[in-house]
Amino acid sequence: MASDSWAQAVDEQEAAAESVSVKSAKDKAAQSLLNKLIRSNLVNNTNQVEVLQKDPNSPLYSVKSFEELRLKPQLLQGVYGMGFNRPSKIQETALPMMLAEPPQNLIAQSQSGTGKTAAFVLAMLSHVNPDNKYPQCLCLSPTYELALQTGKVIEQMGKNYPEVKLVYAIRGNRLQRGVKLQEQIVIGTPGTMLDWCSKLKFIDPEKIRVFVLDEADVMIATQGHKDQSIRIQRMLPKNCQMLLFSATFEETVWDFARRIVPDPNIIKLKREEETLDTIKQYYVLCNSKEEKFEALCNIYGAITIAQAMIFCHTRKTAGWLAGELSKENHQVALLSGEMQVEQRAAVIERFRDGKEKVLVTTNVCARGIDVEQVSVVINFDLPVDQDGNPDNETYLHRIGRTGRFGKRGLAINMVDSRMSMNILNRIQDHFNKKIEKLDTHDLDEIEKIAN
Ligand SMILES: Nc1ncnc2c1ncn2[C@@H]1O[C@H](COP(=O)(O)OP(=O)(O)OP(=O)(O)O)[C@@H](O)[C@H]1O
Repeated sequence: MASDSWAQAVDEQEAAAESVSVKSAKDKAAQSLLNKLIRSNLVNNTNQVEVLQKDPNSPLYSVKSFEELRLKPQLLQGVYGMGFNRPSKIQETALPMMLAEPPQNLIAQSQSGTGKTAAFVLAMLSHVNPDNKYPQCLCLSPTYELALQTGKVIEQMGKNYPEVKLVYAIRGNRLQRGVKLQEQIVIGTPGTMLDWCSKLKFIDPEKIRVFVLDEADVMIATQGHKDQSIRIQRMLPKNCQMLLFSATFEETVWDFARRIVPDPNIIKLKREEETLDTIKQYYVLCNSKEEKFEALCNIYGAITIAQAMIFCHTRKTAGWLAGELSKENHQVALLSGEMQVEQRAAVIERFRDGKEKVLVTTNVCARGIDVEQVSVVINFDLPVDQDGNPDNETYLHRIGRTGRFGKRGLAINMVDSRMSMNILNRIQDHFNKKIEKLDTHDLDEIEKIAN
């Protein structure tokens, strides 16, 4: 690369016209941040953890309590202080591996919210020696905001361990030339981290004992990040522990993971399948968006809906519908594409807390967001892909429920043309589940669906 600063080069790249891939990388990073901002609980998962050990002869060791890990008392206090009573599914196997002596390398994949961040933060805090006043752990995140978010977890978990210090290698954090960092943990984005390790020499990479690469799937979607991460990894000593985490594991992520983590142990936790088994599905025939709105009002008039999510195809429809519902005195929240990630998180959080009863959104905005307590989902527009074909995956994600104890739910689809009837039929065929017709002029009939 011609530029002498990677961080600057990445900034310039990002500032350049947004290509499709830059946009998709940003979407991924935003979605990941949104999930972190609004999540207050662990995502439950009853699937088995799949483990592939570097040395298949060594006994597989898993823990059911944090005590078994023989953590420093300050850290155990930190863990309990965060309200964690016992290790999550992935933590049960990942933590003993990460804390083993000699250190073991690990590649771990599980869906967002299953406890990966907490796991590697605990590993970093356990491995540093606070008496040594130099960086010993490096942690790479795909974006500035995600780095800050992970930093917060380090600060929280290390609250009772103030001798361990943390510094952020992110754009805007400019240090004087010639400075040698005293903090034991450095968290940042690849461009700045690479500058700090090589050109600016704030960090001596030879002394690093733990290297964490978080959100590998988001990382490789951002141009430049992959090469920068590999260059950093190459500067580290052979005996440095390498840890890599990812929510998904497609071939490209896997190729990258193997370049970053030699001789890895591998842990995978399958995502809990979503099913339509406990969902009652209906469709309503209409001729226009006004009629769809009228049908919606009829439904609201007939049954008590604690909280509902309504999906529209475009921002414009979503805005219009939210306005109409407000006029009818509904407490409506609108999630819209032009909102900043933090604003979106605030809207979802309010809705989750029950401050609003209806959330109107476009699919792009709500992708990957789980609001567990919603029992009624309304597809004001059916989900279609770019070519106008039914988007079955999105349909399932909008209305599906995970886990064996999934609560019963209700899904109502608005159909307003021959085309959308065709889409509905194809969705029905795909899942092999009947979607019943509902006459919204018949109050008795609507009342029945609530039972
Ligand atoms: N053992 C535990 N017990 C209870 N809560 C936990 C435990 N571990 C983590 N959590 C909480 O669960 C939520 C998700 O954890 P965490 O952020 O570590 O997951 P993650 O897999 O890293 O997700 P993401 O990829 O979105 O960052 C957080 O609110 C965290 O505080």
